[in-house]
Amino acid sequence: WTVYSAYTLYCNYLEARTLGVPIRIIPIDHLNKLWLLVDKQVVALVRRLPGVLGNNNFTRFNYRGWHEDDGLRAHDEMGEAFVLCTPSRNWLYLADPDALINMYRRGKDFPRWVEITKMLDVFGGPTIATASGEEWRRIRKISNSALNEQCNAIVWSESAALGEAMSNYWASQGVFTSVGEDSRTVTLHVLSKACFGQSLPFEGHHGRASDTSASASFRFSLLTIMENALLILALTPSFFTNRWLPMPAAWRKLGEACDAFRGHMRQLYQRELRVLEEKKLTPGEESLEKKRDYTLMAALVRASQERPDEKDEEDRRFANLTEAEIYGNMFVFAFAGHDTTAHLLTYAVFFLAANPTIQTWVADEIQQVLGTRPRSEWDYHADFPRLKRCLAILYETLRVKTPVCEVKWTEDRAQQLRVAGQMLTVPPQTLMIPSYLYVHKHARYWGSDAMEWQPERWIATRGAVNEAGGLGEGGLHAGNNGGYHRRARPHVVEDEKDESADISQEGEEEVLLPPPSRGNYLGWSEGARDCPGKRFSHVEWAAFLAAMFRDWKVEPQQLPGETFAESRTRVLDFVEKDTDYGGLLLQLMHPEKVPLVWSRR
Ligand code: HEM
Repeated sequence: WTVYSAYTLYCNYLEARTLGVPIRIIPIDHLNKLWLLVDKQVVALVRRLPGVLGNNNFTRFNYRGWHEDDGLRAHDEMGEAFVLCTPSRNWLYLADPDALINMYRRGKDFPRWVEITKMLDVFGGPTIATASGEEWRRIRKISNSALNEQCNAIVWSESAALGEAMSNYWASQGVFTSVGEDSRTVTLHVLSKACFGQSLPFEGHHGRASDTSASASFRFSLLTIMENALLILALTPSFFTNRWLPMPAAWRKLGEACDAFRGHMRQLYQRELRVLEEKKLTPGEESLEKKRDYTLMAALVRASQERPDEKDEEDRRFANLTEAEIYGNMFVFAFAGHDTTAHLLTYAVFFLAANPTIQTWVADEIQQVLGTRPRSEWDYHADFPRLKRCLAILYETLRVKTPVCEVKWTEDRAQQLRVAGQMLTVPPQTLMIPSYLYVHKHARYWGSDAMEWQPERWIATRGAVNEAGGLGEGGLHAGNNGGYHRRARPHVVEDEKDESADISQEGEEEVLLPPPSRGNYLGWSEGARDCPGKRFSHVEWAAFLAAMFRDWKVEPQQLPGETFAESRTRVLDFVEKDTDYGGLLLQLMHPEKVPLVWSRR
């Protein structure tokens, strides 16, 4: 194995040299399955060795998430492109926003490396996340039409209800430590409603123990599967449902959950078929279809029943999804939309706890838009578009803590790509890695406060935008050192807890600014294969924040003798130190370690 690895490493090195960019050699591929289990522990041990033995390319680059620790250093040292050469493949890291956007737009030349997402097909496939070429275009078209405004309206009301329930729960606790877990619960429940039409009541951390008896319930199966998604992806559901294999009780339960989840999907599928059948038999009548909520499942089943003869030539290619594809895609939607939003929400709660002035700033907007109206009177179409500061918080959190890392590649053909003025010929089979941290956080693009969490940078008044010559690269954008800079930026001073945000331009319409360039903001990806759930996540987020921060506020629980400024620094330090890749996404690993206080505003 060692000789073979040395040989392939040498071959990859020769190929990497043809690129003409700096190369760093590492002995083990980042995605080597065995290495994934022990990489950080081994690297931490080797780092203890003296001198160059403990400080070299291996200890710097050879573990997952190295770039979070390295920050801007690698590209500052090596320029906008460099290669990590491994025995398996060459990884080309790119930090030139123009090259990146060019790469995203040339989806055929630089497709997604689906080898890494293939494991998502555990409940059937191919799925939107794993298919390529014509097959992907067919599934994507159907998915895009399913993720429509009807779906978003449901997301809005369900998220608001769950955000309110979560706030009430935290208030009942006073001091709470369950923000990570509760955020995962609410995002999963929103997906449950939007995908399957199942409205699940919020249950906080302490209410969950009693839940386990209902092992066949939908909530149990969905929750168990999502909590153990990585195990399921690695070993597949059939491993856990195999009765002949000896395994721990918890794994057996996982098998039961997989079976129950499949059973629920089958039931829902059959129900949708019956609804469609009934509609055909009694067209025009008040059908079952009208009596129940829109769901993504129903939309996909409907698409699967489209008759090719009812469509024109162009659409015929796109029609129909098989039953297995529907199950697979439903799982992928639930998987892709769950932890992404949940981890960002957890980050945002911590950032807001450390920034009371921003809380007041966003609460002002929510109060202006929603007044004192009860939640039942909130209106998706009228209220959501006005919650721009809420979205600014999402944009900023996603800028500084980008959870999803994408991998594109050149497949079996060499491709030309201009990077920082130099035309590169990228060899076949090269993996292309966008350096999010660099394009999202470099002062060159985002100003001197690029490293700080400052949601106001995304907001400006309409007047300021007009004055600056419009929105975008030539005019005002989120990198102009703070969009809301036309008033004094809220800042925290020693022991200041709740400085009122000065909305001096109250009444003037605010706009959400674009990033400095499209290649400088890749949180939802770009090009044809960007995130189809982007609008879904916007709506969900705005409703959560509206329900959480109109009437409530969050603070760090202060330690004895600690000033507010000290507790703020402690929280922000914790956020940096506790950030890591747990499983596939960047997240706070132990949010329960820092207690927060939830109280009325
Ligand atoms: C703030 C929350 C979210 C973020 C940051 C996010 C980010 C992303 C990113 C970066 C990708 C591209 C991944 C890749 O190329 O490997 C992606 C793809 C995807 N996302 Fe999201 N996402 C979010 C929410 C959602 C939601 C709520 C849903 C579903 C309702 C969703 C469904 C999907 C799907 C199905 C794909 C695969 C698309 C394809 O391959 O054509 N996402 N997302």
